[in-house]
Amino acid sequence: TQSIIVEDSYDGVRIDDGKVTKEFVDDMIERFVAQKKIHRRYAYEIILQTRKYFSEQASLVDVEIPKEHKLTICGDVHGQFYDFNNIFKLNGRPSETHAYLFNGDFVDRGSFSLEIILTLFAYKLLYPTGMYLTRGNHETDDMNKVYGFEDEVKAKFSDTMFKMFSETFATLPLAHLVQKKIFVVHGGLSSRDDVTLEEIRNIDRIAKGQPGQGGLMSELLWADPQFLPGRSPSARGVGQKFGPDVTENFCKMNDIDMVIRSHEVKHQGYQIEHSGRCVTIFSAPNYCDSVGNKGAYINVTPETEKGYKLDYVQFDAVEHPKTQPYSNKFRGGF
Ligand SMILES: O=C(O)c1nn[nH]c1-c1ccccc1
Ligand SMILES: [Mn+2]
Ligand SMILES: [Mn+2]
Repeated sequence: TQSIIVEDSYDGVRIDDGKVTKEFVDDMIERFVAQKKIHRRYAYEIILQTRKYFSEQASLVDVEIPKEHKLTICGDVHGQFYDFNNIFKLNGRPSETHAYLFNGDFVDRGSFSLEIILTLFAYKLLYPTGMYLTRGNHETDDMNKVYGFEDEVKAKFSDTMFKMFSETFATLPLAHLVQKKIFVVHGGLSSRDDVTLEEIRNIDRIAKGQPGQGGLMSELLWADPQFLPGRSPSARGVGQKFGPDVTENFCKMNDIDMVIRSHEVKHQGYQIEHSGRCVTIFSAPNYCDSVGNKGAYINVTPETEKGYKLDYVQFDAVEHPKTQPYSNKFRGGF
C-alpha cells in the first residue's frame, strides 16, 4: 500500500507512519456519516494490519474486564451503519476503559457494510483490548456473494479489496470467553457432546478458510437454540438446533455459566432461553427496514460474586440515507 499516493487534495485525516490514531477514526466516522469514503490506501492498510493481527490470535479469545472497566456485547449489525453508530451515541464509543465485542454478522443486508467493517477494524487496531470481533456466518464468501457485501465493496472500491476482506474474515476468532464464565459465539453449540473450550481454541480456522457446510467451525457459526431438549436438524441446512440439556452439558463440562449468541432476529432485541444459560443478542433494529424489531446490547461489568453483572439495553432504529440495496435477496426466511 506504500506505493499508493494520497493526493494533496485529499481532505481527510491521514495515516502517516502506518498507525491508526483516534483523530483518524473520529474523522473516518464523520466522513462515513456524510456518505464520504476514506482514501483506498488507508482502507487497504486497515484491512492488512487487521489480517496480520488476527492471524496471530487463537480461535477462542479470552476477554477479561478490569475493575472500573466495562464491556458491551453487541449482536448482528448487518450493514446498518447509522444504527451501529447510534449504539456509540447512546452507550459511548470504544475506548481503553470501555471495550466492545461485536458477535458476528457485521456485513450483508444493509447498504453500509463497508463503513461498519472499516470502523470495527480501525478500532481493533487503535484499541486492541477495546474491540473484540467474532466471525459470523455472514463473514464468508458464499453469503457475501448473495447478500450484498461483495457487490458493495466492488461498487465502492474494487474486486481486490473484496478479496482482502475475504482473507481477513478467515482470520477472525470463532468465539470469546468473557470473565472465564461466558462463552460468546455467533451461532451456537455443536452436534457433539464432547466439545471442549480447548478444542475450540485450537481449531485451525485459517487453514480451513471458509467454514463449509459441516464440522465444528460451521456449527459454531450456524447453530440455533431450541426449546425442547436434545437436538434437531436446522431449517438453515447448516448446523443443528440445540436444546437446554445440550447447553447445560456444555456449560458444566467446561465449567462456565452461560452462552451468549446472536444469529437470529429477536423482536425485543434479545431473548433469554434455556433457564438463563443461553442468551440471544441482536443489534440491528427494524431489520432490513421491515421487521420492526428493537435492537439490544449487553453491558457487562465486573462484579465480586459471580465475576460479572449483565445489563440488557434496548434501542430503536434511526433514520438512514436511502440508497440502492446491494443485496437482491430479501430475508431468507430466517
Ligand atoms: O441474513 C440473515 O438474516 C442471516 N443472519 N444469519 N444468517 C442469516 C441467513 C442465513 C441463511 C439464509 C438467510 C439468512
Ligand atoms: Mn445475521
Ligand atoms: Mn448469522
